[in-house]
Amino acid sequence: MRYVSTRGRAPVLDFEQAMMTGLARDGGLYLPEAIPMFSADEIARFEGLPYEEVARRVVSPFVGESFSDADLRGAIARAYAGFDHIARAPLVQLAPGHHLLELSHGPTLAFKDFAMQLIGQLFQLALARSGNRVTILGATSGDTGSAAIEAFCGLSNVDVFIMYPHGRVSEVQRRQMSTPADANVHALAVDGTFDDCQARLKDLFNDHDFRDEVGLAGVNSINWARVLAQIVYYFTAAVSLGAPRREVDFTVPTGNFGDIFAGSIARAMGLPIGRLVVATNQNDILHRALTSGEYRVGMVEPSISPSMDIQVSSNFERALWLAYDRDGNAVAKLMDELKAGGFTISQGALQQLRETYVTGRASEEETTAMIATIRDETAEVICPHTAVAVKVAREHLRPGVPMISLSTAHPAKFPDAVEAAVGIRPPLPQHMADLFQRDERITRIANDAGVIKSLILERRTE
Ligand SMILES: Cc1ncc(COP(=O)(O)O)c(C=O)c1O
Ligand SMILES: N[C@@H](CCOP(=O)(O)O)C(=O)O
Repeated sequence: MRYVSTRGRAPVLDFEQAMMTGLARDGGLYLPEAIPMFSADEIARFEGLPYEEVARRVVSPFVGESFSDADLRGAIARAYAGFDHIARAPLVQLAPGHHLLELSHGPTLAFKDFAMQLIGQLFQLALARSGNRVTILGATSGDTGSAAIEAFCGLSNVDVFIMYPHGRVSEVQRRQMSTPADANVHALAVDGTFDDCQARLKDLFNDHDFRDEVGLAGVNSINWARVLAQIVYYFTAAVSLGAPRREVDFTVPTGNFGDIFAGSIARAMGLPIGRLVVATNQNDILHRALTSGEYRVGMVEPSISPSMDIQVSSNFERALWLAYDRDGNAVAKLMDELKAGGFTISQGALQQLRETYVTGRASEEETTAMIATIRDETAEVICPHTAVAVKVAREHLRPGVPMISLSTAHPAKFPDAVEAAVGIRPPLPQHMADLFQRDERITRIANDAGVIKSLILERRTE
């Protein structure tokens, strides 16, 4: 399998190279040159299989020759062994025809663990083969960072630097990043927003001398392997509700567009997904862009679903590449215009995007109200990101077509928002019960690529 950049000017790579490279050298994002397809019979045979086996079947065609089948099986088995639910991604019924896909059974209680645990294993295999060491740089609005630290802490050939927006993640998220004692992990509180953190990350990847000097690697959904691992649960969920014999719809709480983009790839692979609903919080640039055709960046407004407080949605670039018929020059031009504040999506591309995605938004009040409604109706306590999805999903239910809303995090990660809605603070699971007693280690840092670069050079292991 060959991987090409959305901007068309970077080397074509195989899976392992694309995974270890992260951001393409032309500033674009890697995507497979062709999307492998499953027949309806092949998808039907997923029914009843363990999550790990579905993962192997879905991931294998994208991996090609990069890892042997035995290595891939082993990596997948180790990745999901620590999840606290045998189904890994269980479905819970909210109402007739509406289901929650629980993605918070991994070690850091958010959907990021599905991909991060697997790429942690694949990185270790690749680094053991090459003898290289890498410097992982991540940008997080809260969940990617903790998942990355969990997956890579303590490894002798990896240094991990995670940038998060100072004061804009929940206390649980911050403590998950700041309390691991391992010397190879560094939590950096940046004076800025998540968009600033992601922009600095891209600045440093685009500094090729620095990138090569420190062996920079990325674990955000910039990295195709992240998106790939997230495709799997669309298959397991849809099949357990009757696919491929029947269509299913999904609603995905969306910020950086990685998770919903994984859903679009599952559909391109042959999974009969009817609607893919993009659900945004008050930072609704994606909802506005797909409604009006104008992608215009505004101020990030802090919300009670902080992991989705994003205006520059990185993976939208991948969706644009597909919608512009894989025209790297057109995408590069749009990304240049984005630096000046935004761009207009062509009519043809907009039509294509609207054939793939529908959208909706939830205000702060609607999100809080939905946490309370679901508690009243079902006794389930959901996190605010999940509430955004459920609110928007309820506006898109179709008779006879199951709707699956992605439940992307455990409510205990956002106790203030949950308490404001339903008057209880969900307890942390046992393995994190003493999180608030652990010592924190945080470096406050300016929103400045030069300053961040100097810190990495100073702290990384030679
Ligand atoms: C809990 C939670 N829900 C939803 C999202 C949005 O996912 P994506 O950025 O892939 O759109 C995030 C952040 O990625 C998140 O942490
Ligand atoms: N919501 C994310 C933002 C980064 O997204 P990613 O999927 O590109 O890693 C977070 O929690 O950090």
